Amino acid sequence: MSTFTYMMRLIGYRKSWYIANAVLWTIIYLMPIFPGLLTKAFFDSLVPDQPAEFGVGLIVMLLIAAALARSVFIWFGFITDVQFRFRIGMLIRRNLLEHVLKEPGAKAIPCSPGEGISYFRDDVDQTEEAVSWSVDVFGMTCFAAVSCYILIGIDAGMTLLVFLPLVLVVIAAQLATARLQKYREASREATSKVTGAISEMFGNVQAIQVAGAEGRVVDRFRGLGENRRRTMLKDKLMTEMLDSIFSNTVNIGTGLILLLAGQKMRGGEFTVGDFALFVYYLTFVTQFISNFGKFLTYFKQMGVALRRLTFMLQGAPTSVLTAHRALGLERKGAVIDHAVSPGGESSSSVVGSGLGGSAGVSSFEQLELLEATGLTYRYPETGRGIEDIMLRLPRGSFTVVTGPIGSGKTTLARVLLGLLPKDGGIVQWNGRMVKGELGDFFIPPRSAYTAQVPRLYSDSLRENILLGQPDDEVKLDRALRTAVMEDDLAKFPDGLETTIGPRGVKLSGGQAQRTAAARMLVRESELFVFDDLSSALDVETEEKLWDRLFGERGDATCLVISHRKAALARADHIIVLQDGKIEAEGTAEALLESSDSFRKLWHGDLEQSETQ
Ligand SMILES: Nc1ncnc2c1ncn2[C@@H]1O[C@H](COP(=O)(O)OP(=O)(O)OP(=O)(O)O)[C@@H](O)[C@H]1O
Repeated sequence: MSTFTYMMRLIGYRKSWYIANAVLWTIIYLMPIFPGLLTKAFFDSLVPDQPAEFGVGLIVMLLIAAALARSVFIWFGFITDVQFRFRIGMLIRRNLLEHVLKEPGAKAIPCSPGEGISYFRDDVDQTEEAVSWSVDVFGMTCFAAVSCYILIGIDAGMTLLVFLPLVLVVIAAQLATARLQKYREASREATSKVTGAISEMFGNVQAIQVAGAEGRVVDRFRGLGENRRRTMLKDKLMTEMLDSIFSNTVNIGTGLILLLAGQKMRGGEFTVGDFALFVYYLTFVTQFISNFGKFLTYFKQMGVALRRLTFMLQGAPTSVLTAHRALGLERKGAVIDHAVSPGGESSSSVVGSGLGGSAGVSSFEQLELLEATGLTYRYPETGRGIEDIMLRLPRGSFTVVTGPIGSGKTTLARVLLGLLPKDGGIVQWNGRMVKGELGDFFIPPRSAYTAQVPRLYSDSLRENILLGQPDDEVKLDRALRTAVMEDDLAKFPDGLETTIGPRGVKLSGGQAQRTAAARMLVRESELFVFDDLSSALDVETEEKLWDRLFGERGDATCLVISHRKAALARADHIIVLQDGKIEAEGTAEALLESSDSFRKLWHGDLEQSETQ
């Protein structure tokens, strides 16, 4: 999509607001024509021997009325501008967010969260700015046309002589903005590096101290600071220089008019009023030229923003960004678009799943058998992943996926649950293929997942576990007990209401993992997927957790990634992965007989747990 089409599609989203905005701002920009003519009339009336056309009092009153009228129009103009800008900005953010939420969870954005925020904030702002400025450019062009028509009527030669050099000066200055852009980008880049380094330093104080790397870190920071100083200096210098050119252009123009008009005035061909009118319009025309240049810059930046936002779409068509969708700003009767809710319980994903359910999760089918065939995924960056994986999880079974570090265990869980987009393979729920996005299908109450690294929020423990789920004390108590959290809760000052810090830093590794497990268990799903839950638990706590899970939810189907004996010993079926492929599978006894890798994992773990 070209930048122009992008702009037109956004304008088309709220055409009436745009037209209202354009009409108002065109009137606002045209309004100075009138005080200009009044000023001319006033000065012309000062000439002796000539009867005054209007009294001074009347002219002053008309000037005040014109200023007041313009203020009122500007007030309305800002309302239409904000309303329009807000709507197009929100449309892009809404569409982008919807897209991000629909993407497989582990690949939702192709960049770091910090960069993601900058796409949502800065690139959308850039787009808003350019579309909004198109209105100003139109209004200013109208003013320039009308004023030039009037001035040419007074003295065509002088109009040309005064404005042509000005146009050239401003165009030259505008061309220099390309360089300014370069400096601006460099200074932004340098600033974000400094900010990134500060946040890294704060996040890794302990690691830096332990490694005795304070000196090196400070040196690196000093280097980044120095680079920022240099780039900022260039940026500032260039900005100030251009600003001074623009602001002094009016003075240069006035000087030119004085030089040229003096002669003509002596001859009587040019009146004081004409002179006043030239000087009056000069400010606005110069403003128009520099603002036109500004608009061109914004338009270019909008093109860059479009490219960056398209990158966020990860291959989806650009039209996704401008799809005309409701923003739901109405206070009453706002419609909730269920398609937006990616993992919400009211999501209508069954419809798209091909399972034939009519709507809603209430019509979901209890799991009898989950099968995956030929499941394949390769990370584009490393070419590693999983290949041709077969899985069979009957109701109530406990399947453990094990294997050495980097063998593809987490990848397998994520591809199965649709958190990564599979390259190949099919998944069947009760013998029928799951169509559409696996990520839309594998949500509570079908499945729940505890990731290897628990993500906790700066909120109460209760909110961290419920995460939007309706507060049900019985379910919550059961989940907390199954996740073996009773001793921890007794130690927390405010029990479930205890606020846990950003990313759960006030919790120990084991507590954070058990909180994540409670979050999963409170969702009472058919299938539970645990990714290396036991890595931060001691053997006794892990034993308790599995015992309780079996006691509470014997019918639940579990897929557990682990290399710990506590899990392996309970498994009905074990899958051993090696380099992304299934190397062996069976029961623990059978694998102890047949698989070297499994024996190593089993004994390695045994040695570890015996030393604990
Ligand atoms: N985001 C990623 N981008 C590129 N390659 C990745 C990514 N994540 C994992 N890999 C690679 O894919 C392979 C499988 O990784 P995966 O995390 O699934 O292994 P794992 O068996 O779960 O390891 P661990 O036991 O350490 O959790 C590894 O070789 C890893 O380097």
